[in-house]
Amino acid sequence: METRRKIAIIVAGGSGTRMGSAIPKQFLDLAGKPVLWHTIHSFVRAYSDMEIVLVLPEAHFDYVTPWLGEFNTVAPVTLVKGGETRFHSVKNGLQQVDGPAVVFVHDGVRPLVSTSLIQACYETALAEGSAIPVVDMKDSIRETDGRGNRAVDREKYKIIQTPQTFLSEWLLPAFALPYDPLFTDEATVVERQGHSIQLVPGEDSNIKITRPLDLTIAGALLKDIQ
Ligand SMILES: Nc1ccn([C@@H]2O[C@H](COP(=O)(O)OP(=O)(O)OP(=O)(O)O)[C@@H](O)[C@H]2O)c(=O)n1
Ligand SMILES: C[C@](O)(CO)[C@H](O)COP(=O)(O)O
Repeated sequence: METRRKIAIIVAGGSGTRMGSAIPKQFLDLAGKPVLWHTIHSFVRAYSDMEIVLVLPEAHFDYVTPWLGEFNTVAPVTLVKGGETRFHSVKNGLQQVDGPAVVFVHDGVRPLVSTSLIQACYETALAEGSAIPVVDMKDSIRETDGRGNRAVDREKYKIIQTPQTFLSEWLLPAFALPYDPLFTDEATVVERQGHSIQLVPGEDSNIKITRPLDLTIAGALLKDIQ
């Protein structure tokens, strides 16, 4: 069976405006460690040959110095500075990717991703070119515009998660496309390049810490998992 280099680009270059905390949310405490520590740990434990590219705001490189060394002993970690948007941060991270690899792009603020989901994404991307985790919608949804709103069939929609995982020969050329504000995730960029997107079952616990309540929920979920 074919195996490939595994490179996780963990994007943590944002400022966390919706969280409203004094420091960006990726550095906040979650069960005694920074949120970002948990995220990196999830990838390092999934495969012994994982390589990490960590994208951070340049002004916050010092925030990881006290603890990043512990990962360097088990996986090579390369620090890269973030960009203006998530798209630009991923693009900066991709400069570290050369040669054939399976590349995971993961939000630094999704610390609860499981080993089994990372491995399922790797296997599917290796076979199909891409793997995007999704979960079902639990609430009813409505489409709105300037004129009003209308019910839509939620069975037609999925909630998109990370790690968004690709063969490097799909992902690298796609990120040469000019930036479009619709590029809120990597699947959108790769699809624009003409590739098909393979969905895999995600996890309800793989939450993105966006607002203060999410940090409380992540703390409770972490206790449950451990
Ligand atoms: N220029 C950016 C913007 C976002 N991200 C990262 O992309 C992930 C998902 O983005 P989001 O939750 O929106 O984080 P922020 O941009 O920090 O939050 P906000 O939109 O509330 O400011 C986060 O890990 C964030 O650090 C990034 O690497 N570079
Ligand atoms: C990539 C993502 O997490 C998939 O749900 C999401 O699109 C990130 O959006 P954000 O506005 O940058 O948090």
